[in-house]
Amino acid sequence: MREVSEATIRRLPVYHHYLLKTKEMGIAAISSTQIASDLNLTPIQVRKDLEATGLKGKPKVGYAVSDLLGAIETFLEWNKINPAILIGAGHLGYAILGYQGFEHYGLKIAAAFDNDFAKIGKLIHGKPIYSIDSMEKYIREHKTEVGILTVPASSAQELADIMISAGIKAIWSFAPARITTSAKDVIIQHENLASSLAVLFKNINKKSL
Ligand SMILES: NC(=O)c1ccc[n+]([C@@H]2O[C@H](COP(=O)([O-])OP(=O)(O)OC[C@H]3O[C@@H](n4cnc5c(N)ncnc54)[C@H](O)[C@@H]3O)[C@@H](O)[C@H]2O)c1
Repeated sequence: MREVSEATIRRLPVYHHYLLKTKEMGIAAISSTQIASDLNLTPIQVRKDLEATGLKGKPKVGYAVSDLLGAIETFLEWNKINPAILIGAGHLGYAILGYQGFEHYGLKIAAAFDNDFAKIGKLIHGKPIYSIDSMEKYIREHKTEVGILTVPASSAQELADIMISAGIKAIWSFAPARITTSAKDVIIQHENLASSLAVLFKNINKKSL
């Protein structure tokens, strides 16, 4: 299978969202030209991106919308649920725990961990909050491979090290700290709303020039 670029992977959920709306409108087939026009992309880009899913459009017909939705879901492995834990049940953690939509994208948060005694033992959006001291044991026992970090930057690396040593293979970190690891089989994805905001403001400024 050919290597699929990160840019393509990032666009696939956008196509998926667009195709769901298309399906809701009762449209059964759609061309790459139409998709490109609606999403402000080029038809070549759309065809190349969608090829990653293994599905090819038919000349004059385009893509069957339902097939394309299924192909994107399979490619992104959204039909496989990855159990995850969240560390840091604060403002951001609370919001993430409450978002049901992640389950459509293959992520199911089973539990959260915190060091604040006022939160430990409580449920947030139905998810149990356990003591951070029990995190390592939990990861080993449940063979959890995905962890979401929503703690202050100062604790992020230390907690990531514990998570990785217990068996976590993928960390989705929101802490503004560069987490590193020497473990070759571990993926760390940093998320930063400030970066997106910086791009947004730069673009606003460009437009107003
Ligand atoms: N990536 C982004 O775009 C983005 C956006 C908002 C916030 N953040 C970052 O997300 C993190 C959380 O932000 P917030 O506003 O929810 O903060 P918060 O203070 O409300 O929540 C942090 C939580 O982590 C817990 N915690 C702190 N140290 C811990 C430790 N050692 N072990 C276990 N739990 C611990 C706290 O008790 C608290 O519940 C911060 O690092 C913040 O900078 C990132």
